Amino acid sequence: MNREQLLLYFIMGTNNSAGSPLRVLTNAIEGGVTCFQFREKGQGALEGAEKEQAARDMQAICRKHGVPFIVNDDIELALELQADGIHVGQDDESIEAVRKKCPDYMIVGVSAKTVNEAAQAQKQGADYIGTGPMFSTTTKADAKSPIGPGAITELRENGIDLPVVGIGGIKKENASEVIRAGADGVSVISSISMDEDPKQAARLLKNQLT
Ligand SMILES: Cc1ncsc1CCOP(=O)(O)O
Ligand SMILES: C=C1C=NC(C(F)(F)F)=NC1=N
Ligand SMILES: [Mg+2]
Repeated sequence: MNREQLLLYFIMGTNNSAGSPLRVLTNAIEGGVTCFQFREKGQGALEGAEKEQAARDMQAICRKHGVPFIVNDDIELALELQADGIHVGQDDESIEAVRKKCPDYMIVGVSAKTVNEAAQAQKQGADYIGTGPMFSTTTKADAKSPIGPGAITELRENGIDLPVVGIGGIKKENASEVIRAGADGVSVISSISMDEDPKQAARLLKNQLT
């Protein structure tokens, strides 16, 4: 995983999009998304065969455009699809457990919000960490209160040099603040997935990042 791939990291599940998820993903990638995570979670999330099919359809779109396809939480699904990576939270399986189950080529991303969690992730060989919520969000039902971009600056000041993306409530008006704070990229769900023009939303966001 190189840092540039994390610049505009789009995350979506079938329940996060106003329109057709596949059309939203295609448009978002055409707008400049550099990495994608399939995160099928929360109210109305698909399960079983339907979830797997949705993941396969989105993986095909990512493959066609050369965008890494990461699966959230579901290691079995990531292995079944030979996804490019897996993203796990602090309360999911440990990085060691994930690494044991996954082929070496797979990207392993971890959610980490404190210096301690980030240092642990770094030591255990995570490829990147996601830190947030940066700003208030309604997309993740159990999101804790915002920690702000300053949390990323604190990680950098404490020797965390892993690739880091900020996540949570990020939109074109606040994205540059996250990069200035020391993030390698921003991770976004609703400001792209719920926009009536996901391609333009992605493009306008990306213009704020470089
Ligand atoms: C998955 C996740 N983790 C922390 S906040 C969040 C939700 C981000 O969604 P949005 O970009 O719509 O605020
Ligand atoms: C809860 C999450 C936190 N961060 C990330 C990412 F942006 F990929 F790092 N993904 C998640 N699902
Ligand atoms: Mg999780």
